[in-house]
Amino acid sequence: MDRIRIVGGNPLIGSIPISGAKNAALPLMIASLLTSETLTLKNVPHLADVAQLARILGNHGVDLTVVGKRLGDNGDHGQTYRLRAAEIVDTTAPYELVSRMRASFWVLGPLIARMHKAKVSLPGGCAIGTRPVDLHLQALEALGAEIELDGGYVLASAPGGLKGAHIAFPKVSVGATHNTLMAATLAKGETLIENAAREPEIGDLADCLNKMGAKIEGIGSSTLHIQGVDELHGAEHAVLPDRIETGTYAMAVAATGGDVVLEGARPELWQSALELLRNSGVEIEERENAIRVARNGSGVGPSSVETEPFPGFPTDLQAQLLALMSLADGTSTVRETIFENRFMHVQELARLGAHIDLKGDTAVVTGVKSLRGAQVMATDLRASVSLVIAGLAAEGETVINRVYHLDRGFERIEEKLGQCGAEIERLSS
Ligand SMILES: CC(=O)N[C@H]1[C@@H](OP(=O)(O)OP(=O)(O)OC[C@H]2O[C@@H](n3ccc(=O)[nH]c3=O)[C@H](O)[C@@H]2O)O[C@H](CO)[C@@H](O)[C@@H]1O
Ligand SMILES: C=C(OP(=O)(O)O)C(=O)O
Repeated sequence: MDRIRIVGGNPLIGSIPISGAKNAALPLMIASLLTSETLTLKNVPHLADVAQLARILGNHGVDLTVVGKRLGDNGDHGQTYRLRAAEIVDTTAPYELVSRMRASFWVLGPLIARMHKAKVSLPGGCAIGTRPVDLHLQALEALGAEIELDGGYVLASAPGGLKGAHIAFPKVSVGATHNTLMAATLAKGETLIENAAREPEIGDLADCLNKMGAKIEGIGSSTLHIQGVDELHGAEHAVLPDRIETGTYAMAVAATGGDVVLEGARPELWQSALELLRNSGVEIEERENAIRVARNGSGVGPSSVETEPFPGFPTDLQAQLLALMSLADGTSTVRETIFENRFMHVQELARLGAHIDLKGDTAVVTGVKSLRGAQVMATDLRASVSLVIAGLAAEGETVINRVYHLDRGFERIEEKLGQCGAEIERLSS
């Protein structure tokens, strides 16, 4: 199993290209199930989750060609994927494939919409809470699907096709919004989704669906109107830049000190985290198609924040913030409101000398003058990268075990940080 070795203490200086967003690329790839024509996606990141989803889609009959190069090769920006589901050959998404990642469950909506039936295993994903799928199922039932649970599978059918409905989510869910939105594009009549998630990745999917012939209004708001159409067609779309990768590297620079330009980053996608860093004394300059992040000499101020659905502070940056606040001048409080078990990184950060007390859903972080390198264990995707940030800022050597979590969501992380002066390498075993 690969490990990452870091010798901390170097400031980060240089530039880092921001990849296409994992959490946008995945639903966009799934949207290919909705049409028999070719969907071309540009700026697709090279990630383990993308490769796994390609396997899942291949099992349903999607023909996938990769025509672009990896980010950075000859200045190319990301990979270009051509996906064509001329025919759906299998409407089952098996446990072996789906259990490894959360987004794979989102094939359910498109499969019922196009094929009027589907059998999809309950999903996996980061172990950060119970992560039920009740909202997905209730919304698909409202659209007319009959749903049964059997042997860990969701069996869904809608012999006469889906019908538009009024769906008011009792809780904001990114995945349930993606699933319902895709299903509703091919339902008969009008669908109204209230309390929809407003994450930019939802907007990216909706924009792409509209290019494919869908009729979606209200993009970017919490109320989506969808007028169903008989069929969708091919389109071309570029995956939006990864706001979580952007925030992660910004926090790494804030932790180590230095000066880095995040190429391709867009400020409006992570405004809440950007403001938090600014208020903590980190210099942030918004440029056209880039964001410069710098911290020279001064310390980092503490902060108090709660994770929230977009546009609030994202849960996917909470672990990284804890790593940074471990070195702040004072005490920070960080409340996790989205996932009930997303603090696994706390005990690992403690190995490096962080002082974090967990009080229910709130982490109280007392800043220390310095961290010291240690052996640590990655427990989930964002937890892993919080250990990378802490390791970069710590004195001495940190070795992170189980880095396969990191490969699910961070493209070429050693290379991107290494070119900014970090001493970081992958130890293959
Ligand atoms: C691949 C992807 O894009 N994953 C993201 C997505 O996950 P995911 O789509 O799984 O997260 P949701 O937005 O659905 O979850 C939000 C909350 O709603 C709850 N819930 C969700 C569905 C449901 O049917 N019932 C229910 O109770 C969840 O347990 C959680 O407490 O959004 C999360 C919240 O921004 C991010 O952390 C993940 O990175
Ligand atoms: C939690 C995440 O992913 P997933 O929903 O696939 O587990 C994440 O991207 O931080």
